[in-house]
Amino acid sequence: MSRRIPCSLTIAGTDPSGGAGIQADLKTFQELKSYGMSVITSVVAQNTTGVQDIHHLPIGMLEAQLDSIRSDMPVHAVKTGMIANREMMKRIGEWLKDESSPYVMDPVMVAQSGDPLIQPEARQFLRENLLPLTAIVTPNIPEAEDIIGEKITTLEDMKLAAESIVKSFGAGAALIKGGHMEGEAIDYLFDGTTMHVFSSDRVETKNTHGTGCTYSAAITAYLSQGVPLVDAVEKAKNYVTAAIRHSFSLGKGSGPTNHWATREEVFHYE
Ligand SMILES: Nc1ncnc2c1ncn2[C@@H]1O[C@H](COP(=O)(O)OP(=O)(O)O)[C@@H](O)[C@H]1O
Ligand SMILES: Cc1ncc(COP(=O)(O)OP(=O)(O)O)c(N)n1
Repeated sequence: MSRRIPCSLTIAGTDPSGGAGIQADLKTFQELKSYGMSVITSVVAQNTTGVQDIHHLPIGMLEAQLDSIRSDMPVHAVKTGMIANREMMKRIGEWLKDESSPYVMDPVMVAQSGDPLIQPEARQFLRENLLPLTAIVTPNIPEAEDIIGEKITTLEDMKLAAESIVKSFGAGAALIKGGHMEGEAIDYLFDGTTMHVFSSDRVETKNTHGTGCTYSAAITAYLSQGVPLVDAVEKAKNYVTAAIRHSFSLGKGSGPTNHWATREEVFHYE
């Protein structure tokens, strides 16, 4: 009996060093057996040490890529990462309104190095126009603080933020990631009715470049296969935790996650 080929689309910026952005998303889709497709918003010259330069693609080129997908390819789940400005957000929002597959938003704002990846004035547009289209949004602590306009310092604050992003900002579900807290790596998911918690031991490593991209891409891949949302997050948490535990010491800065880590034969390198 033939099965549907699960297809995932990422709309995001690039990382030539392969740790974050489109490259991390496609590696995750491939590893989790979802057919990967990509629409590029910005070409980012970056590596494990930070961002060196950014070139935003012209709006016409963004639209052409979106049309290329819509006119020809099936999409069973879609994620967005870096969307640098309001104009791009507007076009992507219009495209998403006609999309029936679940939408996963990683509300990327700054790289781990501290380099900004979206224009400050675009943040409000993202909150007001894209958040209500999501099946799930996956902010880290600074991103969640930016969305709700309040500081998050405790686990209780994380839960309140998750609820607020769903109830007051209209997201389908909100996953607040605890990578920027101390102690266990605890994430809270509010799905509109129930608060779920996902936790793992904290891995002592500086090699966490691209963890947020990897996590949201894994959720997207599982959703493309029809896995229910809460199960998709649980499986994605296991994937990103293994990818951090076996992350690569590559480059001079924060090395990338390891997408082979959940294979039965785990790859260990110096
Ligand atoms: N050192 C770590 N050990 C284990 N899990 C981590 C570590 N750092 C981050 N995580 C987990 O990785 C995922 C990404 O979280 P986070 O780092 O907060 O996002 P982002 O990369 O967007 O800043 C979350 O599940 C978080 O709990
Ligand atoms: C093009 C691009 N998109 C997103 C990010 C941020 O990725 P993230 O997974 O949050 O990882 P860190 O940058 O925090 O390590 C990026 N750097 N580039």
